[in-house]
Amino acid sequence: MTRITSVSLRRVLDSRGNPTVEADVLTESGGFGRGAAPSGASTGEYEAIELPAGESIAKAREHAVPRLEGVYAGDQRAVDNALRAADGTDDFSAIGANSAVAISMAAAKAAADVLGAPLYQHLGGAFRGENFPVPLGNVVGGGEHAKEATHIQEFLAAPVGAPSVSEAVFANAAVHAAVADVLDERGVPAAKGDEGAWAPPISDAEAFEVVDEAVDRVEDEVGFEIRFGLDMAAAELYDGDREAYVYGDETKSADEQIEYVAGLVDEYDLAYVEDPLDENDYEAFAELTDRVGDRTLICGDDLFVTNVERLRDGIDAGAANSILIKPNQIGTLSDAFDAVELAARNGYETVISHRSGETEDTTIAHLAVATDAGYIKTGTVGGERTAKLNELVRIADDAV
Ligand SMILES: C=C(OP(=O)(O)O)C(=O)O
Ligand SMILES: [Mg+2]
Repeated sequence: MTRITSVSLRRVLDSRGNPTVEADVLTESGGFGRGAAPSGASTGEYEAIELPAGESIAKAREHAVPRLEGVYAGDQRAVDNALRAADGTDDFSAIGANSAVAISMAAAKAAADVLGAPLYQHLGGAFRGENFPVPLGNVVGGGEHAKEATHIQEFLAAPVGAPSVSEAVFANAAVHAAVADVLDERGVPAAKGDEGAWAPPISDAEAFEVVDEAVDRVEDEVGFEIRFGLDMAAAELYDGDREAYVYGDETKSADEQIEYVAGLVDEYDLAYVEDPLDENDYEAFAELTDRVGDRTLICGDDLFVTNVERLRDGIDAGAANSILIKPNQIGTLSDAFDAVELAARNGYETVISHRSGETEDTTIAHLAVATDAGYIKTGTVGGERTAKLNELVRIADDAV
């Protein structure tokens, strides 16, 4: 029933206005699934390769589509193995990870459609129990996502005490609004960055004050614990020639960076710190994890790129205690699941994540619920972000 009869590919817009790949998968019994690839701006050195959308589509039509016809969409590994075989490289550089991930997600949705089940259930969520991921909401940002704003890429609200996913989602939106109030009181104008976070022209030190104040105000209002966290995207700050992290006119050595981040964790009781160090420095990650990993999550994004081999190296080194999962970093849902399972078996927390360039696709909300992830990072406001947040609310309400 889930045998694939057709795969069609097209170029659609992403949230930055760039072309991205959308895939439609049809099965012989009329099942239909649609998936669209997101796209990063602060991409990791070891990510699977995204090709220009038109080129990726042409290559996938030639090499992947003929192999997929006749494969069972309900057998996700068969679909993803066919994609890998069609590509023939480790990093999807032949057909592009953008076409691969769009097809992989569309096939999963087509299979769920045949079964008449919500996607999260088809992906394994029937056993999820009452757990829902905590949404990490980007409220202030800079780095590669907004020029002339903070050096640190993302300041993320973390409503860890929220009694429900819906209250957590609304708390993050309230923190986003409170940040606007605090900035306004300080006379700071702010545009928004690629993910809808405020991108004020202030120092990182002032951004900590602003976010801390906004979180306190909303915490008082809602009556449950809200903390905050960071994505430092430190590979973007690191200058290999100078062997230093560059913050405008200031630089920090790896030891100073570890000291700086450990100090921030304690001063602001940070719940979460993503990519605090360069993507090639497992040793420094291990040292920081050793120092503060008992009281915060140290998460590897560019460090692990959703890749089981890199995660295995990190586990061996004691680097980080959580992993960011971005399906397009690795190219298929099967590969993303393998990374989640390896992480879970080794006590690493999982955080399912959007990209800075996004579409209305809601797959990551289902993936987060299906895999019982502790967290989902998918912005706070803006249609391509609220698409995922509202889907989470619907899943919790059994309304998908
Ligand atoms: C979402 C992120 O940004 P991008 O998609 O630009 O890599 C990130 O770095 O976690
Ligand atoms: Mg990141």
